[in-house]
Amino acid sequence: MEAEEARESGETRESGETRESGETREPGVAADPAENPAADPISLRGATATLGGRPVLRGIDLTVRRGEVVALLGANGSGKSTAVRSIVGQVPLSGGELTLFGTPRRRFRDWARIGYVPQRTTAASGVPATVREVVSAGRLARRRFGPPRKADRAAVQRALELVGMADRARDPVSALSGGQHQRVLIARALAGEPELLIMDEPMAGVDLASQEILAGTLREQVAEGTTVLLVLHELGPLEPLIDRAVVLRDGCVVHDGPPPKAVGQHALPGHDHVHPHAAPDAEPIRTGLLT
Ligand SMILES: Nc1ncnc2c1ncn2[C@@H]1O[C@H](COP(=O)(O)OP(=O)(O)OP(=O)(O)O)[C@@H](O)[C@H]1O
Repeated sequence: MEAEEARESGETRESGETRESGETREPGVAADPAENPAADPISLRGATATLGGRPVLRGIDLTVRRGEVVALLGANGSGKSTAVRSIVGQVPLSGGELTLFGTPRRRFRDWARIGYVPQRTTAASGVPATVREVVSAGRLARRRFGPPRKADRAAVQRALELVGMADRARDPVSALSGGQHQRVLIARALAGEPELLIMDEPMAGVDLASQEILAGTLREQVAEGTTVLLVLHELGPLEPLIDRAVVLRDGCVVHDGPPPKAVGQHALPGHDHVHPHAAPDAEPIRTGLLT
């Protein structure tokens, strides 16, 4: 079904970095001239999806506005990855509506505007590649056919510097630690200068030093106006950047509002924590983030 969806939309996926064949477009030029410049980068309404015969998304509403940093939280298996994979076209929706920058998903072709860092992937596919080569791949959607231009090289260099990997540019990716690897994958997404950055558990398996670097990288991107949707298990060092949190449970949204402060501070696996922002007279929202 995924392959069918992929063929239909004419794109390839891994990092949201390719698009309809033969199409070239200068960075920053919108695909749809009728597009409303104020349109939300992501608008998901009543989204449903089924995997392996089981409903995994059960009517999700998720809006990410321009310049916002939204964390998608929830326990294992609550549907976070499926939600973002449906947004980037890897999982077909069985119902509901999705618009990207105001364009219905099926008509959306401007994938260069979106940078996607999937969960737990590896850049080392068995083909020997250097750090710079992997990061340069993130530029493909922005490039005209032919050798990289000055702007392409500059964007790759900037992305390498942002994640603190410029001094490793010539190294094979196979020689990197897990955290460095993740930084390279994020640099690959950043090299495309996306307006919307979607990252699925960017801190998973990343050492503390790399986490701090990634938080700094993200801070700079956000300061430049990039819109960000992050799937997270805990807010951790990214907490100060998060504008809003959407919490999923069993494929449904159970909270959409201020980030739950306790997550990443005292929530432990198995702890069904009570949301601290609930109104005094309201029923406490049990996010159960980690259960
Ligand atoms: N390809 C698939 N086929 C069948 N079931 C799937 C598939 N992918 C995911 N699922 C199931 O869908 C549910 C939601 O999975 P998903 O990966 O979206 O959850 P998640 O919230 O991202 O969890 P995690 O934090 O563990 O990554 C889980 O029960 C999972 O087992």
